[in-house]
Amino acid sequence: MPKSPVERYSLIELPPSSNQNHLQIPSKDVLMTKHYDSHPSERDTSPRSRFPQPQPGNNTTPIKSRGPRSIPSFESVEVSSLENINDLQQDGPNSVSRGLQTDINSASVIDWVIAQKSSSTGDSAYRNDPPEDLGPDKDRVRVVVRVRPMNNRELERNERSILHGEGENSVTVQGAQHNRRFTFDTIFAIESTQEEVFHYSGIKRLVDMSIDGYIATCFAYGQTGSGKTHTMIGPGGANIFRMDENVRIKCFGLVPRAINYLFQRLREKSQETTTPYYIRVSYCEIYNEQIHDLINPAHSQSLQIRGSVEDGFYVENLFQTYIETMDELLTILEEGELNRAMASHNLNDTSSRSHAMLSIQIEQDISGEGTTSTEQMTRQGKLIFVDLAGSEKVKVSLSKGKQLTETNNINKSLLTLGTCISALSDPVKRAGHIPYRDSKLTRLLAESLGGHGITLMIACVSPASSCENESLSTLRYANRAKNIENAPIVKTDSKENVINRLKREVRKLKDENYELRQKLGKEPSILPKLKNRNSDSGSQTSMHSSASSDVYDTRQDSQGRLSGTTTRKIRTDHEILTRENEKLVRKLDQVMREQQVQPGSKQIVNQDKDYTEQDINPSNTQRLVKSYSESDDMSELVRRPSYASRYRTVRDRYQNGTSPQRRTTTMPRRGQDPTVVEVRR
Ligand SMILES: Nc1ncnc2c1ncn2[C@@H]1O[C@H](COP(=O)(O)OP(=O)(O)OP(=O)(O)O)[C@@H](O)[C@H]1O
Repeated sequence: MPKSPVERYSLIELPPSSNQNHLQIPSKDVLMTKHYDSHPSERDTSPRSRFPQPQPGNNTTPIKSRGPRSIPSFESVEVSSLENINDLQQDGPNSVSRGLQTDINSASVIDWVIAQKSSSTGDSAYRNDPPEDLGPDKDRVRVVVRVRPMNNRELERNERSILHGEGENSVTVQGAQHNRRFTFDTIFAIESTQEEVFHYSGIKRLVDMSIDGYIATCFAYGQTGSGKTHTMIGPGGANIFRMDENVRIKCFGLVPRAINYLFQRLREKSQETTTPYYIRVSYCEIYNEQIHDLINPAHSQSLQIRGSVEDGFYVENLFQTYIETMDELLTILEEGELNRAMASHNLNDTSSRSHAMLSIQIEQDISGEGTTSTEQMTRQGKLIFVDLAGSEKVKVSLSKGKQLTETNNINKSLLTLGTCISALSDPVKRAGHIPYRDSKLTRLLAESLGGHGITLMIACVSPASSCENESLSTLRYANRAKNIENAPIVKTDSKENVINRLKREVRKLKDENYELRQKLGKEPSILPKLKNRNSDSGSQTSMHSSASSDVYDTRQDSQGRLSGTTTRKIRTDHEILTRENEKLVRKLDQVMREQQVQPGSKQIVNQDKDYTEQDINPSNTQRLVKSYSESDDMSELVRRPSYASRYRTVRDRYQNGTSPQRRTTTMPRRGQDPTVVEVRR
């Protein structure tokens, strides 16, 4: 019996909340978030431990924390302006202002019941339960809201908080111009910790369903500086990966926590089944309406979106790699975050200027498992995380020049997203044309928003009075998204199709490898032996497809089943080739830079050691992972040489802030090999 790859995953166990009191709070310069650093929310991690404090003379409470769950009552809804009336007309049947009768059918009440049930078992409130009000084949977009604490600028201006919470599902905007109440699946108040957001947002259900073959999407939406990246990745985005281990565990956002949970679940599942799971990852960003690969930024040209009946919209030629360990995935996340276009402006020192999309595909061959059909199938669940760029008012952010172009593109694509959400949430318009094609973002989110996936939206808002209009607008968007219904289906494909597709990809990779090697003056390569990997036997394959016949054994057994070894072998070849090609592209990029440098003006320093066949030999990684899990030391993340350790080396050299890579202005990193540092003489 072949070994399942998931048995080799090395997991970082997040310690239980009771053990976290000793964790250190990061120092100011580490965190890059000035007054947030010692926020009590990051010290107290016990979920549902605090209660909203009643305010004298006010029937609502300022947004502070998650209290015990209660059925929301809506008697106190105020409609004080024409604006509110417009909102009522726009927001669809689940608008809170339509009253308890419609809302009692919504998932917020169901969630309360689930929470009560699960609190006795200590389980997460939203683990696997589908929204009961929609029937087994429907799923509503789940919407949670996170309110960030006031930032330094807002505090210095003595701004007041205009967001007030009531129970755990309602939030009221009490601003100078608006008085409006909303209800959502969950509201995370300013003191909510990263851990609470992970446990109560519903992300675990998405992870579980993606393992079961559904397409699950989690996206963060909100004004610039409202806390999207903080919530999704952690404080400072990529910086979280450079923090002390204890800080990391404490401050990691939803994505790394979900990745940890995914691997925990896969490990559990691998005890129940002998059929291995395969994990395939891609990471891209949409920057100025152009798609760029975040794992492989050396491929600097914009990628194209294509559409197919089978796959819907997809990014053509996007780098996809099979991974085996959680660390590999975290490393890809870190590298991708480092490669994202960032800028500093009036509203956020570390503003993301692009929409980033991390896609984790979970494949499993399911033939024989409960199927009567002799056709062999592969289940292809997907977990997608989208950190959207923030909407921004130019007169407040003071963006100019290049940043202004970025802002316009961001606002335009978010407007299209809003139009699609509006149309999808309206039962009449939904049947008509949905303008997905109007932006790249909506094309890529089409399946998640109006298709067969399940979706979680995290709306991030600032409580400050200066953000009244933006916060209200975000809450309106979120309120509409709540009404979108999807019809989730498990995504499967015949094993034969999957094999054929993989074979095509491997052939392309071999051609690419052949060309790259030729350009670098290297001999055509052969694939390293595949021992100790997913394959039982080794293979020696010429890299150039035209020079090789089909080496994969597609013979079938007496029942017409394809050999499991074949699919493992193709996937392994795919993984090895993608890694080698990535190295070669970087190498080629470096050589071309060296050729362009004028003597005497600059010197190229290569931080990366030269590529060797050993680097891609999977047994090396295997050794590292093994020693890591044996030592049981959570402080040392295992890093593949091709990924983030190189960035760390470069960045550590410039701790004094003189790094030419410092992000003080817009600095898209694509096309620039971050391992190559320019040193002026
Ligand atoms: N809940 C929170 N608790 C503490 N600090 C927070 C919280 N949310 C956001 N912050 C801090 O606020 C600042 C801005 O947050 P972040 O960069 O995540 O915003 P954003 O919505 O991603 O902005 P942009 O759209 O411009 O990229 C960061 O320094 C971040 O650490």
